Amino acid sequence: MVVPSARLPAANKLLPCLPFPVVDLSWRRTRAADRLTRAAEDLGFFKVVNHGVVASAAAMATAAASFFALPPGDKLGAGPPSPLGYGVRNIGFNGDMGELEYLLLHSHPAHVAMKANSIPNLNASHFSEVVNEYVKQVRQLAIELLEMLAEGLGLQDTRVFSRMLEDTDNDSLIRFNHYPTPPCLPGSADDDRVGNGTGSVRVGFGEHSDPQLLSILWSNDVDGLQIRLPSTSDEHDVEWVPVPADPTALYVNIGDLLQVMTNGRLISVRHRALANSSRSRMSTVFFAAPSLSTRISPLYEMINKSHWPRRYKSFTWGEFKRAMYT
Ligand SMILES: O=C(O)CCC(=O)C(=O)O
Ligand SMILES: [Fe+2]
Repeated sequence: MVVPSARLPAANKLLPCLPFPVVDLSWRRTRAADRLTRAAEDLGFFKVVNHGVVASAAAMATAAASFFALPPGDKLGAGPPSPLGYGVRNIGFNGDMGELEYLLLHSHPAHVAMKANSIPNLNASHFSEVVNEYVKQVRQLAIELLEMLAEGLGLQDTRVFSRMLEDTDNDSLIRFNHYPTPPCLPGSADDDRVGNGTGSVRVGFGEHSDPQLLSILWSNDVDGLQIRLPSTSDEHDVEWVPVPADPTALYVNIGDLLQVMTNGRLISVRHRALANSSRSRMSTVFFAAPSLSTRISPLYEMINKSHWPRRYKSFTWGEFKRAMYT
């Protein structure tokens, strides 16, 4: 869900960088599963190191940069976003606008190839090859993380989340974001700024939570991502924490669907990205999602009549998506 950036209160507090929960995948499995589950419960967000996707992420980043470096007319070959495709400034839901351009693709290899072929002057076969390889590896990582979350939560069926991603009809997406430096994209508004006491910064991607199961984010070495601390529900007392960029790591957001399935135990973290005025930021997000017909409900084991009464109704992923886009 996106909150239009125009509505961002100017007085949001910006906290210094916190030591983020880091999960090292070379740790013993139970330790890693425990650490990431605690982080998902407390913050809905954690950093993953030693994830094994470094080379593939570097190749994907080069391919994404070559797409964004194309002349605007060529990039428009993949637009307008419907919501898939190439978009400029218009983020997609609620009329939210930001200082970014993006390419949002279904993660199925045939869709990636089809979109790549619609972009003039892109080396489409190379682009599809490296993006598809990255998606394959990051999807496998998402499966692993979903199983570790189920283990950390003590669920009996430890494949209850990951199975949804193994479904051949899974609706996972890959999104490439580019936040350029000024002069900004056509149509930039000067009032799209948030104060942090040190001057003004441009909103790249306004406050939102990701609606899927979980998201895995890679970025270049330019900061911009911020997460909102879950402790504050009062809109006047919102606390944002900047996330230092680290291209060797991956960042994981819990999404709305995992929050529902765990009956609110895992937090779908609200986050935003600011555009840096001196260097351009690039990020790539893999959104792990089930098939459109998958029914999402709080798991029986996550409901406890006296301590954790059921908080959510059930719905299909397709219904949730339709409600979001209309
Ligand atoms: O670029 C970023 O750091 C955030 C991107 C994001 O939140 C998204 O694409 O959903
Ligand atoms: Fe996001």
